[in-house]
Amino acid sequence: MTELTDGDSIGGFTYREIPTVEVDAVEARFLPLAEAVRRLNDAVIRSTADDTLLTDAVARIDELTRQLGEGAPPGPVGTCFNHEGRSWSWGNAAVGERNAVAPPLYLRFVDDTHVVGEADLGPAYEGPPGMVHGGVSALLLDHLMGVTASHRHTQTAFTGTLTMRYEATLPLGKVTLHAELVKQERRKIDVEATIVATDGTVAIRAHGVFITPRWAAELSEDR
Ligand SMILES: CC(C)(COP(=O)(O)OP(=O)(O)OC[C@H]1O[C@@H](n2cnc3c(N)ncnc32)[C@H](O)[C@@H]1OP(=O)(O)O)[C@@H](O)C(=O)NCCC(=O)NCCSC(=O)Cc1ccccc1
Repeated sequence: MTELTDGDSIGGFTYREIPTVEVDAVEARFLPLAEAVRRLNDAVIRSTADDTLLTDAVARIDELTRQLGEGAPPGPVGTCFNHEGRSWSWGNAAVGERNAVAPPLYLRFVDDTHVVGEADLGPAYEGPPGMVHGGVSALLLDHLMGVTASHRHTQTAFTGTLTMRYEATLPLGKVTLHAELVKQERRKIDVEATIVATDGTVAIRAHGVFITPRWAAELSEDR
């Protein structure tokens, strides 16, 4: 395998010579800010503030945004990984630790083929009144299933085909997701998943075919 140096890219994933302990420390510094922005978003949706407060809020938030953005490089932050196998994608739409728009989804590996997800979905994820937006459910499932297909991040797998069956509306609030890798044939990985409401109702069943791209398979053969 070719020796990697800081900044090298493999299929768009960037190798960084940063020890895990430092990555964890940076992440921990920004987590409270992302959580504060989530709370802010929730308040913006529900607020009954008057015009004076709204004008003041816009000015103060714009000023903070200017300060936080000072010196920040433009564009997406991508996915990075280090020599210890730690990877991080802080802007990821489904689980980016610094992305307040991402639903608060927490994943747990039950074993090599089974992953469970938990999320508490508030007003920012609403579709039909009081219910989770179908696209948000698809986002959560796609991510959980992708992680499941990736075998604890040991193989690269991209969504090829995703099929959703919405069997019941899903109330906002706590939801649980289950995903299981059910079949693997060469570069094709089949994953099945569900989203379950707090009362135990299975609201959505999904089937996904995840593919290890040719370039990624060729890279692992080289190792
Ligand atoms: C990678 C691939 C899907 C396939 O390319 P190649 O390597 O050139 O594949 P090749 O043509 O050599 O076929 C090999 C085998 O596969 C089969 N097959 C092929 N295509 C499909 C299909 N669509 N659906 C079903 N099957 C398909 C094909 O028939 C053949 O089967 P065979 O061996 O004859 O039985 C490529 O089209 C692509 O990059 N698409 C965009 C993917 C993308 O952006 N996804 C969203 C981002 S990921 C994300 O967000 C989630 C996530 C979160 C966390 C963690 C992980 C994931």
